[in-house]
Amino acid sequence: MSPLPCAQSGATVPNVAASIGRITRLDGSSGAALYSNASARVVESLALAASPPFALMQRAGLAVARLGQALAPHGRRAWIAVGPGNNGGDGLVAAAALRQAGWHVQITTCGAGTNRPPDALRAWQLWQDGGGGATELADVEQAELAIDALLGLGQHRAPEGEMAACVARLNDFQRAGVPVLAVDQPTGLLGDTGQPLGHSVVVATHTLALLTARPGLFTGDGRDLAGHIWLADLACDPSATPPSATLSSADDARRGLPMRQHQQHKGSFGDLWVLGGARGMGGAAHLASRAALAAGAGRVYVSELGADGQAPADPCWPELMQRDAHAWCAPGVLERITLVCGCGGGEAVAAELPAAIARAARLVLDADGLNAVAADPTLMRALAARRDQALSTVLTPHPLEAARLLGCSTAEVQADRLAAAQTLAHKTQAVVVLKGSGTIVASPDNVPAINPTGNARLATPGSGDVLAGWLGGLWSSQAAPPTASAHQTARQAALSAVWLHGRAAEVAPGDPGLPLPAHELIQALQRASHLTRQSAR
Ligand SMILES: NC(=O)C1=CN([C@@H]2O[C@H](COP(=O)(O)OP(=O)(O)OC[C@H]3O[C@@H](n4cnc5c(N)ncnc54)[C@H](OP(=O)(O)O)[C@@H]3O)[C@@H](O)[C@H]2O)[C@@H](O)CC1
Ligand SMILES: Nc1ncnc2c1ncn2[C@@H]1O[C@H](COP(=O)(O)OP(=O)(O)O)[C@@H](O)[C@H]1O
Ligand SMILES: [K+]
Repeated sequence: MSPLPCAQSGATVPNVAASIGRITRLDGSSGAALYSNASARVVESLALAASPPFALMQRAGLAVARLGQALAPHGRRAWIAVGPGNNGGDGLVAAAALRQAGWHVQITTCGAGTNRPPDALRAWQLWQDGGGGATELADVEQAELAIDALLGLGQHRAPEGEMAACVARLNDFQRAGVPVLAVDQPTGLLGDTGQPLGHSVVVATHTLALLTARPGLFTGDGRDLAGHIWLADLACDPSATPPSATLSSADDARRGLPMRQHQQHKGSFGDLWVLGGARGMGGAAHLASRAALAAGAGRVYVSELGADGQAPADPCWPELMQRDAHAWCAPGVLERITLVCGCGGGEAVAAELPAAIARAARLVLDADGLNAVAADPTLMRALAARRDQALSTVLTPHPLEAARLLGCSTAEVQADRLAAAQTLAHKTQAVVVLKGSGTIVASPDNVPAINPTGNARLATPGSGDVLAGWLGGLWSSQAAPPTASAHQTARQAALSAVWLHGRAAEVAPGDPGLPLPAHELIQALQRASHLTRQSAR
């Protein structure tokens, strides 16, 4: 592509960008490599060294302008908040390009003084050379597009003073329904963790990540603050630098969905046992076992800890088989089944855990099962030892359960979800599914994955039980792999289950503003699974 003229006078950005590269929406289907601030800096320095001077900033600014125009196709007025560093430089190049495209562009600068870095200074000079000036915040007019080019990779303290005032103005635009496009990342959001730096943080409707995307856009508060996330690769390939995390994809979901061959029978898909359902919490075991059957487990048995003797049959799901509370640990059973343990297990589950942990070939440990392990160092040691005995484990904690297992507070887990999940995976030698917005799937041998699907319709009782059961069902129906890859099969089932669980909430009928009742989630999971298989064709 030829370089765009950068201002009304006709001054042009030097001819350094043969192409601005690709802009893609990271919408949950495609997956992506994610880079922490530190590794993004490595990518940036390699890209800078391989590019002509100013080329990257030119591409970045043009990409911002291009996406901005697409977001406000009938717009003619833009306001850009420009910070002191290279993020501001990107905003200045975008400002120039929009002006050239016929837009009325106002910019407000803050924090610059005379110390702009060289590329940003060059962008500022080009903007000025084209007749551009700066507008005081009080004089900012209505606009159809607002751009946050205040801070990007270089932010390490919360915005204050005039910067905070610009953040507040951007958020006024957002509340008024104007698209707010954050350059690289929303100002005030920590890219590594998805946590706000302080009280002043941009709520963007769209974020255009540049060169690489940060994990914090997808987990914690990231999804609420970053809006729809796009990536401009600036015609660079970051793959020489190892990513810090990956974004899981529809392909990950499909890999965990086995095909059914004509000659297979129910015995081909493994037996699965759900152990949970203490008195008053039988529903959790029912939801998990229904989900396991729906996901494809061959035969599903349920032992309810709260049932005196044998649990009553599930009238809506007569396919499920009830067994008394100890049948699951009969000799030879645990060694071949997938055990989903803990859903509504209450305190009673603790007594069952030594056998479950010592012998279950495939163990999904959820809810009260996790709490019991957290309370007993002996169980914790036994859990961590499973891997050396070729027994595979998936843990599915929500943040409070993870905090108990790590011996810290929920706030500490949420402050760095990626780190918490990885620490727990190493401590337990298990695949860890740290639930919540941007669920993390961590394991000792792999770069952690962040799940991009799902929404707050899942914030309702029982949706975690459905996830545990569905995960177990997928895992059960996978053929037993050679020992060396057993752990990877567990991870694959976890990635797939988590992705589909989120997608189910997106495709389920009903009011998106209302919770999705957990029993309806099972049907939505089947639909999500079907759509995901179909989308590969
Ligand atoms: N180089 C290139 O060609 C390319 C660069 N790219 C772009 O560069 C961005 C990274 O640029 P950057 O390193 O300059 O960091 P950035 O976030 O703009 O600002 C740092 C400045 O802000 C200041 N500051 C920090 N916090 C503050 C606060 N709360 N309130 C006030 N000031 C605060 C801080 O000052 P300090 O605290 O250090 O004194 C420093 O002066 C990246 O995100 C991407 O957009 C890409 O397009 C690729 C091409
Ligand atoms: N706001 C949200 N966005 C995305 N997923 C969510 C959200 N809230 C909850 N979830 C998902 O819903 C499930 C809730 O699990 P959990 O807290 O264990 O519930 P329960 O124990 O009631 O079944 C998890 O998979 C979690 O990731
Ligand atoms: K920004």
